[in-house]
Amino acid sequence: MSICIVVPMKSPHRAKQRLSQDLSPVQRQALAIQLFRHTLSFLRSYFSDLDTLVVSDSEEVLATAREYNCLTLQQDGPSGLNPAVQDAAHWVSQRDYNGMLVLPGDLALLNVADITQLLNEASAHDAVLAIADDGGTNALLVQPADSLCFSYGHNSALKHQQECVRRGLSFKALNLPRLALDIDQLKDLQQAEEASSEALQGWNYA
Ligand SMILES: Nc1nc2c(ncn2[C@@H]2O[C@H](COP(=O)(O)OP(=O)(O)OP(=O)(O)O)[C@@H](O)[C@H]2O)c(=O)[nH]1
Ligand SMILES: O=C(O)[C@H](O)COP(=O)(O)O
Repeated sequence: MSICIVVPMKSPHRAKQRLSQDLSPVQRQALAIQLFRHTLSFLRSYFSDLDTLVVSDSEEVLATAREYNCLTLQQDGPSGLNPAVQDAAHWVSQRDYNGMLVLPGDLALLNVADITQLLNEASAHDAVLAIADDGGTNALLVQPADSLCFSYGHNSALKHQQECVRRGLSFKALNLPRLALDIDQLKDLQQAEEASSEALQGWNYA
């Protein structure tokens, strides 16, 4: 019994809409794919003892996931991050896992220490989350996987904590500066570059 890492990833054609003013469609797609590949490479390099499940509506994304020996789940129902994570929660809860750790595919400063801390906190809490700079949820560990109703979107970190309270789940919310940075806007790209993000190595959007 262990934790299954879940990476939701939408079709790259629809990704990074908030960068539409700053990047061309080709650049946005390339950025989304680069961040996604970096995420899988990181997880398979440092956390290969844990299964990683990629959930997506895109066959191209699922094929990429298989290159990294990840498990895959086709998102057949409604599109959106919440339905995708809900599908994954259902899948995980039907198998031999204690719970799941949801990581979006667009974190710029993934690092072993932060993920290890999240996993360690799970021994004392039903849920553990890492708060994003914009109030979102950049990591969410929940045990069992289907014990929360997911509320990704505006201020989701607060909503996920309120949901834990409502359901009587113990939780810990972490402010981890590196995990707080996901790439949504141009300022995030610039901040990631300043921090020498490995995820952006070779990326040139100028
Ligand atoms: N499977 C799946 N993953 C999604 C969906 N929507 C978002 N995600 C993933 O969830 C993570 C955070 O997504 P967002 O920030 O909402 O989307 P984004 O494409 O990164 O950026 P925006 O288009 O600007 O919102 C990324 O890894 C996305 O690929 C969806 O409908 N299905
Ligand atoms: O709730 C969230 O964290 C967001 O909906 C998903 O992450 P984002 O900050 O990349 O949009």
